Amino acid sequence: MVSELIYRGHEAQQASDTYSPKPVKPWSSVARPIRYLLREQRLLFVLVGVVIATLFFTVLPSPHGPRDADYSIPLTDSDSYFRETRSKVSVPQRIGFGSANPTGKIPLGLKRKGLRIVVTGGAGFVGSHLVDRLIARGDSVIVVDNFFTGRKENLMHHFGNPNFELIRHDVVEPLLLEVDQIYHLACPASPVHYKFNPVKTIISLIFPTNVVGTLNMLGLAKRVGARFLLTSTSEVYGDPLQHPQVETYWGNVNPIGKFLFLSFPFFLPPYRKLKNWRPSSVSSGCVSFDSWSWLSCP
Ligand SMILES: O=C(O)[C@H]1O[C@H](OP(=O)(O)OP(=O)(O)OC[C@H]2O[C@@H](n3ccc(=O)[nH]c3=O)[C@H](O)[C@@H]2O)[C@H](O)[C@@H](O)[C@@H]1O
Repeated sequence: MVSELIYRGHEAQQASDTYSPKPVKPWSSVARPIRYLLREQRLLFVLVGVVIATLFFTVLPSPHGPRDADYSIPLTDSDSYFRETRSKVSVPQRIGFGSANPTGKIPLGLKRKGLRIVVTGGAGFVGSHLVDRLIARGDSVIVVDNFFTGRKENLMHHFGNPNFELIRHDVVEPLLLEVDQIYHLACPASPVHYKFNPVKTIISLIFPTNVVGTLNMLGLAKRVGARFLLTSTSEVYGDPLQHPQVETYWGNVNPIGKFLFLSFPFFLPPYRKLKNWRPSSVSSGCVSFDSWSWLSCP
């Protein structure tokens, strides 16, 4: 009895050692999910779902609307003062995800992607209000300012905000930053400074900051493919006939007296190259243009 048991045990051992491949079931792994999908019109329901989702995300307008509509953020007291003052800043009309989203439409349910923006002269009067507005819109702002006339107090309420950075830097020196848009406002602008030393002011106004600084910022825009906004001064309107000035106000300018100012841009070699120059928005004495206009120059 014992020997028989031992023998049986050996027999079982031998049987398990022999390799027996599993029987192949052709197409069973593919056919089963397909059968599942076709049963009870499940495929039809999936397709209908895909169509509804596509319509939902493409046809319906975004609740944020086009990016231009972002400027409908409720105005604060300081903003309304900003509006009343002749603003040097014009807002580019087409701000999307660069050229990838020219219509500016954002699918419903998706949060608007914040832009990375440099504001030169952002510690000044106009610049600091612009920074407030951009931060409120959800963008990340880097202020570049040498504090020639600007004040840290204008920006202190943003300190500690992860979307805000402040760099003490003179735009006369080149700077490399990865950004989507550049608002160039850095300029010695105060009449107090003009009167202190008019000759030095005109020289410093035209050459280091306005020429070298602007060229540096244009170079940055070209390098990183950013859009560029160049600001001018409300002085181009001449002595005001009304205050505050509305957008339809055309100014009070003697073109002969302004010859130097108006002809100044044409003395700049890079500007002469801008044959395809297309102002995308001209408002309040400001001109903005797309960096691709610059890039498309021969
Ligand atoms: O023309 C106008 O309508 C406005 O001009 C100026 O406003 P703004 O252009 O903002 O002038 P600042 O407040 O002096 O701002 C210029 C900024 O550029 C900076 N800056 C200046 C020169 C420079 O080389 N680099 C540089 O970063 C200054 O530090 C300052 O923060 C006047 O201050 C406003 O009262 C006036 O309404």
